[in-house]
Amino acid sequence: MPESLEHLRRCSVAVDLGAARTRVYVKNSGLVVDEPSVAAVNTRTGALIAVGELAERMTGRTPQHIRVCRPVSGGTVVDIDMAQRMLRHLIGDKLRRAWRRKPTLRIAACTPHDSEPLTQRAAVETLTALGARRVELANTLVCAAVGAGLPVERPEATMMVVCGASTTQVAVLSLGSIVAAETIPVGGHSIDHAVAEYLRGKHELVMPHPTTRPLDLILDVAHGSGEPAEVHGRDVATGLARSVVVDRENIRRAIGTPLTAVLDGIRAVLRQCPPDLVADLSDRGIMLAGGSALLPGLDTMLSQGTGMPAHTAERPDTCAVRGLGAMLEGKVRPLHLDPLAG
Ligand SMILES: Nc1ncnc2c1ncn2[C@@H]1O[C@H](COP(=O)(O)OP(=O)(O)OP(=O)(O)O)[C@@H](O)[C@H]1O
Repeated sequence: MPESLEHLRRCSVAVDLGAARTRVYVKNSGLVVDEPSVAAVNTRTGALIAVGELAERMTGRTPQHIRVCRPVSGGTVVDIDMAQRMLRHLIGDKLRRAWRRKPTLRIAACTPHDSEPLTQRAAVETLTALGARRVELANTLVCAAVGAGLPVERPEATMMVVCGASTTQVAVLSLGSIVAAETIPVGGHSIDHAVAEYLRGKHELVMPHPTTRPLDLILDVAHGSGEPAEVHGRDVATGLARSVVVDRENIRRAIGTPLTAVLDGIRAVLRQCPPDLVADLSDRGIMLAGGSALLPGLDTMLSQGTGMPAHTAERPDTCAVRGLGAMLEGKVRPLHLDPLAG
């Protein structure tokens, strides 16, 4: 981090292109875009007809000639052209015109830990289309740790768990760098999928599109609320609308598999860490960020599973882009590790 901070300070825009949401932070202005990474296209004309929230609301409700697509998947831009078009619309004309007047526009982007060179190239290519002369990539885990207010630059261990839509990234950081990290291919989508599979198997009920999943159903599951919950959906056999009453304890069990994978990832990272850092962590615990950290009681479940305290960052969903924004604004002071004289 210390070397790249200088480069980041020259950037004026921070972007987090996620599988679920796209976020744009403008230096000294704050978060200007926080919308779903979704675009709707008319397949007859090729025209883009909606992006963001509106396009997401169209999911599963479109006539045949309209296709709703997600140009980012698993932390990688899979459709560069569509991602560029979506971003241009999400940013809007006013900002784009302002950026065009900047001949040296530099954009910084969050990039998943251990991302492949192809993933990095796709992100750079996408952002170059916005007029960026240079794109700097910053590790999402470091950005999220800064956004969560952790003292990443000190010689003390901090554990960051970023629970996104398609992945969960876990790292132990010290002195501004990652000491050990793992990426687990499990996130909010896997939790949605586990709940949908349970309802289909047990109650023969098909849920509406996962984005309209019954979040209230998952709510309180972790807190052990014994109240059954009513869920509306479509009967698998008849196709008719139907509602069922489900036991929250069973839902908790259904989401157990993805959560166990996250716990295994945390344990694997701890095993790779030197004992002194693990000792720091037993006091300080785990910091959770990412949209899926909003799952009520996730901190309690992870704390019970690891025996360490777990805390959810303030506004965990926007933590990474705000952390990157803070680095752009020079709010993070690097610890200079220059060779000692003599
Ligand atoms: N209140 C909530 N409770 C539970 N889950 C939530 C809540 N709000 C959002 N989520 C989940 O958070 C996920 C999105 O998180 P986030 O915005 O961090 O993803 P992303 O950065 O786009 O994804 P990725 O990091 O995988 O590219 C979605 O799967 C969504 O279902």
